[in-house]
Amino acid sequence: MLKIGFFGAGKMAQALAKGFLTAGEFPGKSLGSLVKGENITASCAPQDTQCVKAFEGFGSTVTFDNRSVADNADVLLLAVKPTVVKTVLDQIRPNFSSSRHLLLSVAMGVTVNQLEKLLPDGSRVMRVMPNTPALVQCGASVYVPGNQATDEDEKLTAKLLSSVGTAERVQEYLMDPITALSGSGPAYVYVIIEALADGAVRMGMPRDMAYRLASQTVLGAGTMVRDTQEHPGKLKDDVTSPAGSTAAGLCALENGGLRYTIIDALEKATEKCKETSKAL
Ligand SMILES: NC(=O)C1=CN([C@@H]2O[C@H](COP(=O)(O)OP(=O)(O)OC[C@H]3O[C@@H](n4cnc5c(N)ncnc54)[C@H](OP(=O)(O)O)[C@@H]3O)[C@@H](O)[C@H]2O)C=CC1
Ligand SMILES: O=C(O)[C@@H]1CCC=N1
Repeated sequence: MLKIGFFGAGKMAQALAKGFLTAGEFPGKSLGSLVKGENITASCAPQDTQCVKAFEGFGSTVTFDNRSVADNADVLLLAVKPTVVKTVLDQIRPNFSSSRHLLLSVAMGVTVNQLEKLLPDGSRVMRVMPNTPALVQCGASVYVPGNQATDEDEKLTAKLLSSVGTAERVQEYLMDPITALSGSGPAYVYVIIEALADGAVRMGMPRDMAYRLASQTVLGAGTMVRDTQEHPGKLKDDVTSPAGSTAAGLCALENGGLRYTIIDALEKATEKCKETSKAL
């Protein structure tokens, strides 16, 4: 049985913890009895009642002391904001054991070298970029093994992340654009879903139907790209009948600069990751 500790009990920590705990309900995702709520310890500020309630709801222990998270767990998930990483690692450094602990950091922009420098020599770390759909086993995660991480560490990381979606090992130079694409991407897609629904409501559709159809359409289109392996342009052409409604809609999207806007969003988000790394 794995003992998992979360430093930070916010949105990403909750998505991963709940995803691990419910993985068994999804075909092919089960971690067996590897992760149980009572074997998770999470830290956050005492006044953060939403985070406390969420982890207590999993049957987990919530503490306001990061050192006790380290003492109670073998796999440590660093899920605080990048600016808080140094504070947390300075606190737990005396309690960190390179033989016992594996640290998985999900912090945006914090590099493997930066993590390793803040921990004792020989520490085993993985830099991970997950996303919040891990909550419903539809996450897209990547990881970069640290210099001391073993094959066993990589297997365990891949197993945990695969239980909540896809997981692939990547080279670290890709981490910033990955953060901009799959880390932040759910937010962009939620805005698109909201806008699709707003448009349909404007045309007279009830709001609940609009969200139902918009979300299923995004899910369907994503599944088509993933499962048919067709070029998205070909799939777009298949929807676009001559002189039809889709062509009229696409013309309005191009006029509004949708492609440029999305490309620019990826550039801005990537730059923010790079700035964050430099500032640490
Ligand atoms: N949200 C997302 O979709 C993704 C986030 N990430 C990464 O995950 C990390 C967390 O982001 P997110 O979950 O969105 O942020 P949240 O603000 O939701 O969570 C941060 C958590 O850290 C806690 N915290 C703050 N200071 C400390 C401390 N000194 N010791 C222990 N816990 C502390 C906060 O508690 P309190 O609120 O009480 O201050 C809060 O529970 C970031 O580094 C981000 O880059 C990565 C991929 C996707
Ligand atoms: O917004 C952020 O900084 C984090 C990283 C990726 C998603 N959320």
